[in-house]
Amino acid sequence: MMELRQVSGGYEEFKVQEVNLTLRQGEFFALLGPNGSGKSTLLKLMTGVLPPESGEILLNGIPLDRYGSKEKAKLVSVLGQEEHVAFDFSVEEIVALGRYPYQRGLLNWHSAQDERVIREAMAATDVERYRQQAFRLLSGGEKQRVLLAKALAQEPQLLFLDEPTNHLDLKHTFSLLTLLKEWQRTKGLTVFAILHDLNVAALYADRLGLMKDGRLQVVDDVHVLKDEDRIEQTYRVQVNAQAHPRLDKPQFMLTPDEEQGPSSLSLLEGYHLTQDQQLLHISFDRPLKVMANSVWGSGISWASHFCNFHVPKQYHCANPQADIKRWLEERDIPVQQAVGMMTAVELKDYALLAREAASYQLLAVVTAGVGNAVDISQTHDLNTLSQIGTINTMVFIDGHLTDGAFVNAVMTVTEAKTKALHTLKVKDKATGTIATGTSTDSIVIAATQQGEPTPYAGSATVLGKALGQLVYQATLQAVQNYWRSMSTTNLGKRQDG
Ligand SMILES: Nc1ncnc2c1ncn2[C@@H]1O[C@H](COP(=O)(O)OP(=O)(O)OP(=O)(O)O)[C@@H](O)[C@H]1O
Repeated sequence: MMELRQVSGGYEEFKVQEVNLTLRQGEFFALLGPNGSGKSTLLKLMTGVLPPESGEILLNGIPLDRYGSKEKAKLVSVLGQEEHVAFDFSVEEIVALGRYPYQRGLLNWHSAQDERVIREAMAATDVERYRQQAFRLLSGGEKQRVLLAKALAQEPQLLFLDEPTNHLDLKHTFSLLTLLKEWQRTKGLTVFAILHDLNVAALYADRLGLMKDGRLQVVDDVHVLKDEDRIEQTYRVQVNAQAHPRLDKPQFMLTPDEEQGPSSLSLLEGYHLTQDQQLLHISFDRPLKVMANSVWGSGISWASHFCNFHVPKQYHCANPQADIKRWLEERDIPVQQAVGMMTAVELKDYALLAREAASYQLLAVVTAGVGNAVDISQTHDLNTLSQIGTINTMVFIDGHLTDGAFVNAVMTVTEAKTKALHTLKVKDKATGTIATGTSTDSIVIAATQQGEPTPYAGSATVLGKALGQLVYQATLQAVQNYWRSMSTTNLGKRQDG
């Protein structure tokens, strides 16, 4: 489509240097880079606004400077950063200007084809309702969409955009980029866009280039953005590249300098615990980072309220999330800062153990009912496993865990729980073998994220060892408390739920 060979050029004080780039037919190419790195200068060279001082630019194999302006405008259109409209044109008149390469003679006459394309461009950019209005009276975002309509009315093969989402709100940013993707797919449009938002670039571009100090540094697919060091070197800010929850695209988190982490918290002095018949509630004055498979707040989040709700054994789990949300609201616990679990175990039977190891403070809170104990290695009829009789384990760690360390902590806690069931010879009623857990166990790992990051929480580490021993002891105690309760209330024998 377009090829740049060793292209240099620009202004006396600033030049883009030795750029080599081949734009592929039908791709969405994003050009990124810090302010003043030369992105707009490169775009001006590519659109013929600035002549290159050396090197060559080919459009469909022909040097760019051999095209007449109308021929070039049938192939290429540009949506610039600032477009000044000198006359008091209506929106429709502005969009109609996009048809000028197709007009013959001096008369400003539109064919039926022109009219159709103008209407289509206005509809696609959602500006039809302003068609009679004066362009100058529109808002910045509305003007941007009208100018895009004008650029699309040119029916280009290649569309250049300089920060096209600048004035746009979230909805119109999304619809502009979706529209470009659609035209890319349905009309084979090639898009070259200067973008500032790395997240937008990662979501919409097929390939991207990073500009720095007048040089095009990297041309690669969007996964190059996962290279945090490169982004940091280019922009001189610290970034955190995270995986998009549904797409294989990186997304970026920034940490403001003055917010280098949550305020300090002494874990063992900083928690509050209340317990009544319905709720075991552990809260902190500030949030902890959490990995959990709880009913409410599952996944990775931050929370300062950790709630274990009692439900009857026959609890009908039609919509447990809605139930927990309601219970949290009834108790004025902020739902967006809460993690919520359920258990049929009496909450007074919880076990709480604390421990310090090296620089870590640890707290484990466990409730354990083993009526539904299951040996995971055996075959079961899944329908018989859905009762609430569960081991809920919450651990709180005064440490800074990487995501990998959170996964490691889940392993450690699970191994410790399983070992406790082994020690107590808790059996799977269906198979008679030693149980490895219950059918609906929940786990919450919460960390203060204070101090240096630790990448591991397995048994080869001080943290992992301490965590394992603590959860082992707490699980033993919780199961024993549960058994004691069961036998004193005469509700069942040792192995009943
Ligand atoms: N018309 C001009 N005459 C002289 N120098 C210019 C001109 N336009 C831009 N420059 C200079 O060229 C350098 C690169 O500018 P350019 O606009 O290409 O950067 P950019 O990467 O697009 O920046 P931004 O992200 O801020 O839009 C800057 O130092 C700028 O001052």
